[in-house]
Amino acid sequence: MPSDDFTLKVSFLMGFLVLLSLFLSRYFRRDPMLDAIPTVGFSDPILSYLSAVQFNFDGVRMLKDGYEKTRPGLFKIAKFRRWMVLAAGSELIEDVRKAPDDVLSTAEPTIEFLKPEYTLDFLNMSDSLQTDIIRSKLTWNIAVTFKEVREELIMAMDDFIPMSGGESWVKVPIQETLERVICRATNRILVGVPLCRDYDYQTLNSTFADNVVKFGMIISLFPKSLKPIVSRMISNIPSQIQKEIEFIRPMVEERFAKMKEYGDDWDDKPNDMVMWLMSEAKGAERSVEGVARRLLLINFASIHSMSLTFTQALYRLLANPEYIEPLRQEVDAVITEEGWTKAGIDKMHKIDSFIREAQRVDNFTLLPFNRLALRPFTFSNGVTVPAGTLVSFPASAIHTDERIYPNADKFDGFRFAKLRESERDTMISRHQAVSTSSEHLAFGLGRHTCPGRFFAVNEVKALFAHIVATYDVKFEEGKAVPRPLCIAALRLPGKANVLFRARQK
Ligand code: HEM
Repeated sequence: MPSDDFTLKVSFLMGFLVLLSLFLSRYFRRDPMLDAIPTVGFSDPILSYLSAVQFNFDGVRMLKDGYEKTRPGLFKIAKFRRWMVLAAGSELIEDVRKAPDDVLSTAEPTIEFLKPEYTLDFLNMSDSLQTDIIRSKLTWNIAVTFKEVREELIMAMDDFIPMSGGESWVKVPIQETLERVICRATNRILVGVPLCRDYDYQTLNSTFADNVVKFGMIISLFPKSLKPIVSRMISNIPSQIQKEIEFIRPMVEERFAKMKEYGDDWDDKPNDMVMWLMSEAKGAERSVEGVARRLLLINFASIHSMSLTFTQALYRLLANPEYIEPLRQEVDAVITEEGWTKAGIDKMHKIDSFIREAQRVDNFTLLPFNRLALRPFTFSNGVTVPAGTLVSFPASAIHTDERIYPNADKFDGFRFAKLRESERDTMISRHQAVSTSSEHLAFGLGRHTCPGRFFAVNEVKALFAHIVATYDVKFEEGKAVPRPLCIAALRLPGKANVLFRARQK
């Protein structure tokens, strides 16, 4: 057993090495091209670390400050390892949107942040199989699979929030509960019944993302030579992957056997993500292990993003209960006409607007778009940023720009529905929740815009409509929207209990 004294010394030494490597990497990477771009915080290589620290708790203000002072130009903010340059005008955003992946890489910032080579060592980041399937099969099948998603949403709500009947209220820790409900309904289309209902399977898939982020962040603090050792010491990702493999093995092996016997089609062939992955994967990826890993990644991308988005929208509803009645009227009218179908959900313009507005003001990340310059990149205003620079957009500041959104600080749940109506832009609209533009960036922008957004918006709207139509909801007596937890670019909704009871007619 090492003594406490020895452990302390090693910790200090490691901390010192981390700081030294951070400092040296910034010092030697100084670049006159970057010096010409205005800075929020300190520009000096040493003092800029203070600004990097400040960004961790003051990001909203720093982004707003830079945006207001430099729009429609560029500004920069120090991060620990490198500079982040932010494009604050639509023309510069357009330059970034059009840049090819080998100049501004979308994978590299994720690699740098999550260190997947130490946590997800199986992952070939340039292989986009799951993204292609999300964009194609998952999206094309939204209408066909709607009945199953809705059935699972209702069953999950009934299981996790059992009503005691009459006028009594049930107290629900809302974030954890919504995460379960969304994990279960989403996995109905990923792995089907019964696995989506397995409590341990849900736990595995919703904690996987937390662990990858947590371990990735810790590992990224250490010098390269120490990363593999630290990863082996702390990460439980390999055992989580192994559990996922065990969960899906019987199902996948049975399906492989059927494929061998019947070819591409057979009676009752499942129409879900596991089947699509099994059909499309090639070589070693066409295996239980390959499918399991892809499933974890899809859960990683979807469960938290949907449940955070949903929680924020629900908090806005509880804080503004005057919206409940008009939303109910919309849901009741649409359901009478269309029934609970994807076509019906598409017609719920007020719910759509409400979710989009909640994303505008509360989005769970201030920076939904991140790229790393692999080569020098020149904007149309002639400014060049060197390789190694992070490039992003100050989305939270753009989303609260008075010139784009009048009364930008006010939550206006029907803002986008009114715009849609006034522009007679009713069915497929640039104001609908799935639309992205340089003015609404919750799903990113360009060729890597979230491919799961059609699926996500459909499910989030279906759950929102179900809650509005089925329950009365409110905060506990004397409680209001909890303060969000802001760390660096994350703005996570705070925890709260929400009271539910059956809707009183
Ligand atoms: C409300 C829920 C969601 C939000 C707010 C969201 C947001 C985002 C954002 C901001 C990006 C980065 C886009 C960019 O860099 O330009 C992204 C990428 C991605 N999202 Fe989503 N997402 C959501 C739901 C989902 C779901 C349900 C899935 C899967 C079924 C999914 C799969 C992905 C994938 C695979 C990428 C990477 C795309 C690529 O690199 O080409 N997302 N998402």
